[in-house]
Amino acid sequence: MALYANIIIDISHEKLDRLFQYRVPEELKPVLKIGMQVLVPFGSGGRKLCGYVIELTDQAEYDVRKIKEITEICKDSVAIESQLIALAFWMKKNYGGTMNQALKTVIPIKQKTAAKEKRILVLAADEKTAEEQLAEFRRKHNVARARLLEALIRERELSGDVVKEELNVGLNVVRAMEKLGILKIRTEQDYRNPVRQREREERKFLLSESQQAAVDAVLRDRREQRQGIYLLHGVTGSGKTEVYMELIAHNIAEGKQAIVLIPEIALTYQTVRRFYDRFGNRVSILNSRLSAGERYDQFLRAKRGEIDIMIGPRSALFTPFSNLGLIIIDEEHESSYKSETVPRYHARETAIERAGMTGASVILGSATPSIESYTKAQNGEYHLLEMKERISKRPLPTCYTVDLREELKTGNRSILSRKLQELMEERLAKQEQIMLFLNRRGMSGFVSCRSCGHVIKCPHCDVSLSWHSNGKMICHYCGYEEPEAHVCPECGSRYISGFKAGTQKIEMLVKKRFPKARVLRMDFDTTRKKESYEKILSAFANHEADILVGTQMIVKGHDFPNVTLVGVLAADLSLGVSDYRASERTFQLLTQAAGRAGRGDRPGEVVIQTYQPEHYSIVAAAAQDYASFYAHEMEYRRMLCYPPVWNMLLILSAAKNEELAYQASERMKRVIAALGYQNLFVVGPADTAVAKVNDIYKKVLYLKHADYAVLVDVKDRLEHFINGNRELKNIVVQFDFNPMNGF
Ligand SMILES: Nc1ncnc2c1ncn2[C@@H]1O[C@H](COP(=O)(O)OP(=O)(O)OP(=O)(O)O)[C@@H](O)[C@H]1O
Ligand SMILES: [Zn+2]
Ligand SMILES: [Zn+2]
Repeated sequence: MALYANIIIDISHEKLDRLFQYRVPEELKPVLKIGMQVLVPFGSGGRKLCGYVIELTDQAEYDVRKIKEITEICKDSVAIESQLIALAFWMKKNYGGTMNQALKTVIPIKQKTAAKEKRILVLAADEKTAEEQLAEFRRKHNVARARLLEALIRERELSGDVVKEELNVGLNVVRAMEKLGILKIRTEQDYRNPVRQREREERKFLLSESQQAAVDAVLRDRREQRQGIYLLHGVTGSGKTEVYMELIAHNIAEGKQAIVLIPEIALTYQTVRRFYDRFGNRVSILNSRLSAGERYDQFLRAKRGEIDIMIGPRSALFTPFSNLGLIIIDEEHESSYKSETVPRYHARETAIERAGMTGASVILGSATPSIESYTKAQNGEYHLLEMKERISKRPLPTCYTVDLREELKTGNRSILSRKLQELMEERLAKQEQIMLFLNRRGMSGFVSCRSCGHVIKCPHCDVSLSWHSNGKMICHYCGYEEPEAHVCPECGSRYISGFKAGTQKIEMLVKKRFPKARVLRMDFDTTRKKESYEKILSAFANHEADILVGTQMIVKGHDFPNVTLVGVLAADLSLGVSDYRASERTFQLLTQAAGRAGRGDRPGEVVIQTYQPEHYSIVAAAAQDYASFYAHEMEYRRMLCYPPVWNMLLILSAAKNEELAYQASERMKRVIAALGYQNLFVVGPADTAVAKVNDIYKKVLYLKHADYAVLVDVKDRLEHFINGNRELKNIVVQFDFNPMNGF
């Protein structure tokens, strides 16, 4: 049978869609693979160009007599692009979507914008002359010139941006001073290094015993050419970052590069600084605030070998390092490692795939590993490395659980329990700092009782029902619904509703209760402006405030040694969301929040306020006992066939017309049934959490099967079915394997 290769000649954003088809000659059939670089005839005139194989198919796209043949596989077919294209193909295969979507995710796409030219002003006069000039400018009231010269004397060099934006000095003034010979202008290609330049503070700790043991285990394997996958399970404050840095240093010594993934929210100045202090300018970062051009520049620097370490959120995984030796995923349990757009890849699985292509090691680090990863560590798929103690044998914090139902009974309706108020007062007197944490996730509209703590759940799925504004409570897993409750079905109380207090209200209440305390708030509202996130964190770190009130974003990996008290205001908030991972997330959040207390010389205390003090995720978090949480959670996953015991696939169909979306789901369901798989559970079509957005209706099918490969096959068949059915063209179909956030 004839085999054809679809080939891309130019990897740039606009041309990614332009594929050219060539015939694969007989002798290349057994060896040609996706991603390989090949030489092909192009145009008339006998010109030959290099291209990359994107797809292999037996379908000729046009007249077979006109299809030319691939000339040869390029000798040096190991270009980094080849590897990334192969990775894109793997992603398309495993997560669904088109090859084009996968390529756009993976390839550092060229943009038309060239690297910026940066103008740097350098002081050209000697100090004495400069001072005299300055005096003269002042005498003549040349304020702009004086301002510029004063800054130049102080800094010696100034970037054009600073002069324009911060000093507010125009180009004519700069030119005039250049003429006077006071300054020189130098231009540089600006690769827009996003790491703020500053003095390096070289710091290197003597590793603790358990840190050293973790490092040694990885290095031993590498010496024996075994590139493993490691789960570094280290309690909060055990010093995981130091382990990463030590491994990176060895990796660089071997001439290899490293990628460090960090959840965006934890990618702060503080974290970047620790890496910068150790590795200087060989580090770069990616974050969502960089423009497309700036991101491209960072990839270019990596490709040219100007840096050895890239730190960033999940997209940093595609940094085109040609000799990648190490991928680190910090806080590996974080849901932000799962992409929310097609292809809906998981950075952990994709990192392991990429590492496999180059023989790199993968380190997954967390104080609260995901149930998936811990299971793999138990099965021996990952090597488990444990650090059970904090640095310098500092104790883990002492946790108190407060039953909010009891507080209500004693007449305390405040959001602050008596225990928490008492401890806060004590800390304020001692000038130690406090963090108050409200674990509220997006739109979690679940319904619970304030008197007895009861949460209304789906009778079929054991996840909580979501409250919809149409007065119904709906299960997002199976579509079950019932009318909104007005009295608690457990105790008859009328205190049944969603939890309403937000961080702003809490800030107000805290200020009222502790009028002398300085309070900072960090949440979505206060961090919208660029840099405000950093500002709040550094103000708190400098003890410009006594209390920090905030959401999830205050708990992620921060290291504030003066914090000795953490209050979790309503632990149940993250428990009530309609998601089988709710307990896992709650345990992780509480453990991480508790882990912020007592990181310095003084021990910490934690108050967990809850309506469900007996819930296993809360009991285990209060005891900081991962093992018991894991055992309990796995029992639940096994019983209900949830991942990682089984695998799940969500299939979304979205359309402007509700009936169309529904019908598409129904048709897919019939196609799935016809495949005849045993023990494949299909539920739906059901509404998604927000069933209608911008007049687009969304329906979803929930599939469960023990074998991931079966679900991939279902996806393949459905993609084929959709491509062959014109009338489905107006429907958007998306796949989500083992969802983290759902649709
Ligand atoms: N070997 C060491 N000797 C002394 N101090 C250390 C050592 N290693 C790390 N530290 C310090 O201990 C503190 C905790 O380390 P780090 O932030 O890496 O912990 P972690 O394991 O990442 O914790 P978390 O999971 O809570 O973020 C930091 O202030 C760090 O500088
Ligand atoms: Zn009740
Ligand atoms: Zn249900």
